[in-house]
Amino acid sequence: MKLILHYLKRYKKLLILNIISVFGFALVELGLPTIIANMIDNGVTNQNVEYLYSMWFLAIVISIIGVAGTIVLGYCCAKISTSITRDMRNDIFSHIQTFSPHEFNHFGISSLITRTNNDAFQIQLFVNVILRTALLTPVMVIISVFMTMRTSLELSLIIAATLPVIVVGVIVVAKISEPMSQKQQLSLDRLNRITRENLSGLKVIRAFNNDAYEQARFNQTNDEFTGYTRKIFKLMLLTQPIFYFLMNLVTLVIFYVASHMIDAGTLQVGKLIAFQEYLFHAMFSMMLFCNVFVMYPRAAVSAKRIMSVLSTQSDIKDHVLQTPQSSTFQHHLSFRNVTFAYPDGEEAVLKNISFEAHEGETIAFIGSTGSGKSTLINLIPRFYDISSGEILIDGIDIQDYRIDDLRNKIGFIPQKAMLFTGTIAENLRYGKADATLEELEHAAKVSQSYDFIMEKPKGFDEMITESATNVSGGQRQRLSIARALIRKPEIYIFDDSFSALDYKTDAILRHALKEETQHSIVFIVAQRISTIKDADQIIVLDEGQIVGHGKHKELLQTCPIYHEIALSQLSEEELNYE
Ligand SMILES: Nc1ncnc2c1ncn2[C@@H]1O[C@H](COP(=O)(O)OP(=O)(O)OP(=O)(O)O)[C@@H](O)[C@H]1O
Repeated sequence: MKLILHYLKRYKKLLILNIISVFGFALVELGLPTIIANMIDNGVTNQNVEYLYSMWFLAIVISIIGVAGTIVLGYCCAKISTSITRDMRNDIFSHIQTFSPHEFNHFGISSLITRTNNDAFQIQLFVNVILRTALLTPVMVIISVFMTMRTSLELSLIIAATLPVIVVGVIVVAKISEPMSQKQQLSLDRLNRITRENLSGLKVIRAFNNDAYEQARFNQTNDEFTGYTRKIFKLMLLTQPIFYFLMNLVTLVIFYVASHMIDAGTLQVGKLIAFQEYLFHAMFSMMLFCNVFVMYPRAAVSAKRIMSVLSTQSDIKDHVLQTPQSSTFQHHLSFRNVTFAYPDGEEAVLKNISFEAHEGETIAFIGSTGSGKSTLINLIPRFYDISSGEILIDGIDIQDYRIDDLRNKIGFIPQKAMLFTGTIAENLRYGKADATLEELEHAAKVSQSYDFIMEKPKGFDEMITESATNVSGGQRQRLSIARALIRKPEIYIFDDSFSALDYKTDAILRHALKEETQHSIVFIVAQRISTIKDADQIIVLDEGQIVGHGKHKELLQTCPIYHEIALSQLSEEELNYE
C-alpha cells in the first residue's frame, strides 16, 4: 500500500475527481430506490399524478448525474491506474540502470523483467479495483445500511447477523491466497528464465539435440505456474457463488419476515421494494469490497517484489558531486596494490596488482583462462569496486570521479560484442549521439567495417536485427570497435575484442588503431600472442597475480608462462625470429 500511495500522490486532482464521481454514482444507485418507493407508496397508492411527475423528473435528473459519474469514474480509474503503472515501470527501469553486475546477479535478469512488466501489471489491476470499489463500496455500504435501518429496523437486524460471516470469510480467503500468489510469481520468474534461455540458446539446444529435454523443462515449469494460477482462480471463483448463495438466503429470510410484517400492516410494499434494493447494494458493495481483499495479497506480493528492486542500492555509488580537476597534462592510469574479491566470493581474484600506463601506450594482458584479465579491466570503469589499493586516472582516484565522468573517458569494447536493434548508424552513434556521417565513415574505416557496411543494400542505414544475427561475429566485433572509436575516448579497453577476426584483419586493424589512439591509453586483453606482441607493456597474469611484466622479447626470456603460451601458438623458428 505504501508503494501505491507513493505513486497515487502524483495524481491528486484526478483522485479528487474520482472521489466526487464515486459520490455521484452512489447518489443515483441509492437515490432511485427511495424515489421509486415514494412513487409507489405516495403517488400510486394515493393516485397523485402531479407527485408522480415531479418524482419522475427527479429520477431522470439523478440518472443523468449517475451516467456522468460513471463515465468520469471509469475515466479516472483508467487514467490513474495506467499512469501510476507507467511511472512505476519507468522508475524500476531507471533504477535498474544504476545496478552493478552484482545486483543483476542477485535478482536475475528474468526476474527483473517480470518485476518490471508482470508485477507492475498486477498493481495496475489492483489499483483499478481499489479506485472503482474501495472508495465506492464503503460509501455504498454505509449509506445502504443507514437506509435499510431507516426503512425497517427489524429487517436490517437480519443483515447485521450475516456480516460477521462475510468478514471471517474474507480474512480466510486472504490468508490462503497470499502464499499462493508468492509461489505463482516465483514460478513466473522461472518460466521467463527458461523461455529466455531457450530462445537465446536455440542453436546449442538444436546442436545437442536437446529439444525434448528443454520442452520437458518448459512444460514442467509451465504446469507449475498453471497449477498455482488455477488454484488462485478456483479460490476466487468459489468465493463468488458462496457469496451469492448467502445473499439469496438472506433475501428469502427477509421476504419471509416482511410478508408477515405486511400482513400485520407494519410495512408498506414500496418500502419492502426499496429495502430489497438497499439490501442488494449493501451486499453487492460488500462483495466488491471483498474482491479488494482477495486481490490484495497478490498485489502485495508484487508490490514487495517491486519495492525490493527500488530499495536496493547499487554497490557502485557516486562519492562526489563534482569530479575534481586534474593537474596533469598527459593521460595517465595507475594500479597501486589493487586486490579484488567478487562480492559473493571469498577469495581474492586479483592480488596486489600494480602498474603504470601512460598516454600513447598499449598495455596488453595475457594469461590462462580464469587468471583475472577481464576482472582487472572491469575495475577501470568501476563495474566493480576494488577491495583494497588504488586506481588513479590522471592522478585522481577513480572513486573520486563522478561515475558518468569516469565512464565518458572510456571506450569499452566487451568480450561479447553487443549491438542493439536499429540501423548501423544508430548503433555507431551510441558512442556519440551527434556524430556526423564523416565521423561514422572514419570510425568504420579504422575498424575495418567500412567495406562490409557499403556492401549492405542500405549501407549505414541497414537494420541490425535482434541479437545482431544478420552480421557475422567478426563484423559485430568491428562495429563495436567503431562505436568506441567514435567517442574518441582517453582510455580504450579491448576485452578480447579481436578474437573473432582473422589474422590479416586483426593486423590491419591494430595498425590503423595505432594512429587513432596515439593520445589515448589502450588496454588489450587477448589470447593471441600475435595481437599483443607489439604492445608497449605486456602483463602476464596467473591466478590473479602478475607473473610477468615487460615487452614481448623480454618476456620470452624472463617469464616461463609467457614463453609457454607463445610456444603453444608460434613455432620455435617464429619465436627465434621474433
Ligand atoms: N561475477 C563473478 N562472480 C564471482 N566470480 C567470478 C565472476 N566473474 C568471474 N569470476 C571468477 O574470477 C576469476 C577470473 O575471471 P576472469 O573472467 O577475470 O578471467 P579471464 O582471465 O578474463 O578468463 P577468460 O580468458 O576465460 O575470459 C575466475 O576464477 C572466475 O571464475
